[in-house]
Amino acid sequence: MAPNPHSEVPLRPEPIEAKIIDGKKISEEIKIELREQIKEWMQQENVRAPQLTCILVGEDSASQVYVKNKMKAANDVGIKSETINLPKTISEDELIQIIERLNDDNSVDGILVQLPLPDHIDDKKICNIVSCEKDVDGFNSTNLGRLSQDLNTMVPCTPLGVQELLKKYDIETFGKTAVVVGRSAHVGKPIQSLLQSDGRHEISGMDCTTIMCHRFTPPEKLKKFCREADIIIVAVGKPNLIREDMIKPGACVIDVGITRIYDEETKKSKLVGDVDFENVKKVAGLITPVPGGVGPMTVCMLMKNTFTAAKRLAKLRKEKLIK
Ligand SMILES: Nc1nc(=O)c2c([nH]1)NC[C@@H]1CN(c3ccc(C(=O)N[C@@H](CCC(=O)O)C(=O)O)cc3)C=[N+]21
Repeated sequence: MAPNPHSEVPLRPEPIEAKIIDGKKISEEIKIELREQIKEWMQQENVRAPQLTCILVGEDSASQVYVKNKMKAANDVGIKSETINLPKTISEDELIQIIERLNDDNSVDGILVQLPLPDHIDDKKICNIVSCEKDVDGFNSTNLGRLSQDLNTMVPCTPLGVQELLKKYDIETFGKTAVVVGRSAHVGKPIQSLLQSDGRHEISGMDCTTIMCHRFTPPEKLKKFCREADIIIVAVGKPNLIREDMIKPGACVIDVGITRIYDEETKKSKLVGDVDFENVKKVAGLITPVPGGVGPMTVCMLMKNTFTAAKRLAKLRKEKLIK
């Protein structure tokens, strides 16, 4: 009897689902490595633990949670940390004086001013008061400018976390097309700089071709660009902005968005990203969840930057280049 030509055909095509990028797990692994490296460095160099100081202005509840998470992560890896809580009525000048004192304080290695700041304070000005060496956020104009020139610098934590995830999951970037949605100074722009960085320069090059989209990119253009992307990075803060019909099959989708919404089903608030996760994961090759994707990496890269700052400052002190 002739073989049934259809016998090999499954009733339904095999469902293909994206691999989930586990930022939580990767960040835990990196923190364990960091803890060992910090311990070893302290013994070898006979120096004190790295010290991170966070400045929190006002009582925004989300900011309080973020700062608390940072303190906890610091404790996990053996970094000493403290938070300076300031009233939201503090003047810009007073805040500047506090930062200048921390710049001169040789028991402090990293300074982080939690954003957003109250409206009467100019956050760009404040970020530029933090000395380049202690700028563990990488938000000061010199550090951001150096990044845009592919020079060695303190890279902002979220972009660094995204880069680390791409590396850990062996995602090829050389010559690939990457679309960044969102052009913020602290996330979108530095992520684009990293993606298009030249491997022949000082920092580790990713050598992507990049396309930057933002609020004035017409929706049909956004869809067209996204459909061409091997890597899509979204950092906007608009739930469900990126849908399955915008994805090239097999693409890598990195969701940096965080929005707190009320969930009708559970009657609780929950965090969502900018990507329609349930549907996009049916088309994408890899995808980050929210929570548990980029967020934990941001915190973990802050620890890495603080350790980097501490090592550099200790070296300068040893060579008596600074007090
Ligand atoms: N000077 C400054 N530096 C920052 O790096 C900075 C800032 N200001 N202002 C606010 C944003 C936001 N940000 C996040 C950090 C961790 C998570 C994070 O851990 N997210 C968890 C969930 C946390 C939760 O449950 O709320 C996750 O995605 O799994 C998210 C967001 C840092 N920021």
